[in-house]
Amino acid sequence: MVRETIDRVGVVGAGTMGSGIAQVAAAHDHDVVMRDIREEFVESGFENIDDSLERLVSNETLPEDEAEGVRERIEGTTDLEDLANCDLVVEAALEEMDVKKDVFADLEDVCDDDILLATNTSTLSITSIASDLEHPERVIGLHFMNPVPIMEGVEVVVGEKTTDTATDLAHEFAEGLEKTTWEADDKPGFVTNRILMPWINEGIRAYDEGVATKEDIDVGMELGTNVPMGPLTLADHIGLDVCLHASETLHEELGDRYKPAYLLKRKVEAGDLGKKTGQGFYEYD
Ligand SMILES: NC(=O)c1ccc[n+]([C@@H]2O[C@H](COP(=O)([O-])OP(=O)(O)OC[C@H]3O[C@@H](n4cnc5c(N)ncnc54)[C@H](O)[C@@H]3O)[C@@H](O)[C@H]2O)c1
Repeated sequence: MVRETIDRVGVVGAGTMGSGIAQVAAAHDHDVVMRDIREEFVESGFENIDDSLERLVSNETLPEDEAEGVRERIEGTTDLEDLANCDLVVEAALEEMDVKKDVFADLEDVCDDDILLATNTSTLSITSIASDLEHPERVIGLHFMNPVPIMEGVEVVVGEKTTDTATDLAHEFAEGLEKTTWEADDKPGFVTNRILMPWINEGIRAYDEGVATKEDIDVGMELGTNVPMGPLTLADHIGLDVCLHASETLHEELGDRYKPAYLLKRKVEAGDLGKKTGQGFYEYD
């Protein structure tokens, strides 16, 4: 059985995704505990939240007093024990199996046995993450999209041992955050990254092989298939290192049709990681 009333939400990791999840949960009246391993990472999570709230206030999406309320509902910590009285915890730490396994082992130690434990993993197996736990039946994937406050979708990923009650609760929680959910089995890349990563890699290969200029590849896909961004622009937004890491995981699990594009590897080796470094396939200010 999983506890159905979710008031207090724990978030593990105060990075891009963790801070976004904390913000959205607090914006929907949850008390939130956001935990990272070092104080400066917690601070940087709060900076992300402040920037995002400021943008929402300045474009009149959110009244100022509500933004203050959101901020007040989020408590930052480096202390694992502070997650003890949460009714649900979402893990958004690094995309490394060992890190996630350690985090879930810690959560099993400090949290109550009947709360839902979710991971925001992009590509790793929910079943593997939960495999050493006493209660793998309450572990689920809640795959939020970046940026969390803006993107409407959440992918619910069901592990081998995840119960129907846990799955229903995960949908209900995400829908309570005004997100729209869909469900995927615990197969590599789930729905989104399984389809997105080969699309991005093919865009990069098409550019590398001289099919068209990068601008024409992007505009061709935007206007030709009605997507908001072409593959090269989207890869720059996601981060080329993140795309490479996801592609490598899928390649390992699913074989050669997921082989990362040569130019993607070269760009990452050169440190051109996309928007976040100012240089990817395009240049950014
Ligand atoms: N960035 C994206 O576009 C995106 C989209 C969907 C899902 N994801 C997934 O979300 C997760 C987080 O990604 P991110 O982009 O926010 O990463 P990030 O690097 O921005 O943040 C990760 C944070 O986790 C912290 N951390 C590491 N170990 C920890 C531990 N044991 N306890 C608490 N905190 C710990 C790090 O200090 C860091 O602040 C990953 O699994 C990633 O695959 C990312």
